[in-house]
Amino acid sequence: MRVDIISIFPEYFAPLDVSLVGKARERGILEIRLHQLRDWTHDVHKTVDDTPYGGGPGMVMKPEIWGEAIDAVIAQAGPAASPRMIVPTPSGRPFTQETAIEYAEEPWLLFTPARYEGIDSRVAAEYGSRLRVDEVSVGDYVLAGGEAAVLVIVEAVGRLLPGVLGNARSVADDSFAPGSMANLLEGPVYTKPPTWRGREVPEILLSGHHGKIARWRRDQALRRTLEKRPELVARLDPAGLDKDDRKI
Ligand SMILES: Nc1cc(-c2ccc3ccn(Cc4ccc(CN5CCCC5)cc4)c3c2)n[nH]1
Repeated sequence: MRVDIISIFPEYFAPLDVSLVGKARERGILEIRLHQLRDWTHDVHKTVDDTPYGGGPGMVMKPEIWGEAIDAVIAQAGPAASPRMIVPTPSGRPFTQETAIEYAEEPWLLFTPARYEGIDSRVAAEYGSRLRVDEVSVGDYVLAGGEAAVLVIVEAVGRLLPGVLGNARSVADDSFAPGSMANLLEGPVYTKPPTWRGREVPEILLSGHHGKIARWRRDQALRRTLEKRPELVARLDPAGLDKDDRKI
């Protein structure tokens, strides 16, 4: 997978050299190219923003600069003819595990994280006629810019790419993964020592009885989901809950 990121803060993406995503890049599973948006400005001050038409607080990012930057990146087309363009914004479609799974199938993603109050809306319109353009939100809160959202999306997508997670870890067991764990939060996890500060590990987990352990984990996940995200329980498929446990 090829990922291009255009930003006025390319240094924001140093964390993508680390850990999981960093290793995937070293192994050629993921190729990330960073671009400094100001490289496409033409004035001495490298201006990328201007006052909003119609008034209002803050500044808006100019369409011309973004247009030249995006055109330049798209022109570097490799095996994939054109990228899927992802625009982080508070007013976007919610980014979920389902979105991450969808993006993990794409050969080429182009991220356009903005700053200020966002990008002139004509940019998404201009490219929406040529590319798949997704405006996505990573949560119902307002960040100062799109860079942190891109870090979140690249990590959520990168870990799904074949070969990135060790075989020991299946993404099928993730919270929100399709199938019987869909819409369930993770249950509690434990490791050695068996007693820590007088606290024991639940006996069932030491029993070696895999059927009972799976049932216990499902019950714990249900309990936690009811407690923390009751609205998700409404979406559960009761049949799915028994899929890998025997019938009740
Ligand atoms: N999930 C999520 C994503 C973001 C996000 C993503 C990109 C940018 C670029 C700039 N900002 C700051 C920012 C501040 C205020 C407004 C709201 N204004 C009201 C009137 C015009 C706009 C919008 C945007 C971002 C925020 N935040 N949260």
